[in-house]
Amino acid sequence: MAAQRSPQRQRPPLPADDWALFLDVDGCLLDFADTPDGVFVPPALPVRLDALSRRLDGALALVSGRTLASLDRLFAPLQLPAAGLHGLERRHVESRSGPPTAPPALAGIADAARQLAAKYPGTLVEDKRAAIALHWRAEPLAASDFEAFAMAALPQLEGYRLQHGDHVIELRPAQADKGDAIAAFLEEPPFRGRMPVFAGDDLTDEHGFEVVNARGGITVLVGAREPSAAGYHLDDIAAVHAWLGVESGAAR
Ligand SMILES: O=P(O)(O)OC[C@H]1O[C@H](O[C@H]2O[C@H](CO)[C@@H](O)[C@H](O)[C@H]2O)[C@H](O)[C@@H](O)[C@@H]1O
Repeated sequence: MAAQRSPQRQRPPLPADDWALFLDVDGCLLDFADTPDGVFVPPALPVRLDALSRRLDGALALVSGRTLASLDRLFAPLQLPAAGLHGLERRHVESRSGPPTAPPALAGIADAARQLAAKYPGTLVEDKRAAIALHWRAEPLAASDFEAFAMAALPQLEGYRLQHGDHVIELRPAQADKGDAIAAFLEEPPFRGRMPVFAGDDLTDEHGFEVVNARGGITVLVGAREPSAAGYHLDDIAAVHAWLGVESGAAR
């Protein structure tokens, strides 16, 4: 069933040449699947992102909770500027930063999480090196146990925080978020001086919305999650693709 559109938010304007465009991935560009590797990338999507990036003189970046390596596998051979791990690692046009090293305690916590996940067929622990994500999309009954596990583990990981998401809870370093990554991109060419625009669906995207709103940019909530700081709204991923012109795959 299509998500309800908020009466307060309009559809965003169509992409313009002076935009610095930041796009979330899961739940925004890609439909959810039961596992992180199970997602389908429509062939027209990377083609269109590449064309849009050229139109924006390279000012298009993916901003995701996934690792950069995971993004590169999904969108190969396209490699856009990108922020991974909710802003902890970043690849700019010419340079790369992060991610932080995992603390020794994380390996044992990941093992214990996998043992817990084994009790719930279909669930899994995603190892993102500096972060782990406990996924329960295929078995929602695991949610409370996974959340309790993550909360109990958190004090063992200095400088870490919980990241709640869509059928997932993550243990990740607290030192950066998507807003920090977008702010850093906006300090550098080709993003600097352009109108910032960010589209995303999940709680982690709210950090990006705040930074873009503070700079007078355009923020787009995908789906029906509330509350949100986003100023515009698109119902679902199909609407995102139509907004970006993915359907035809043609460059404008
Ligand atoms: O910031 P995003 O690009 O939206 O990444 C957020 C998380 O996305 C992935 O998990 C989500 O998508 C999976 C595949 O559809 C789905 O199985 C899971 O339930 C979702 O939470 C990714 O696996 C995480 O590492 C990202 O943090």
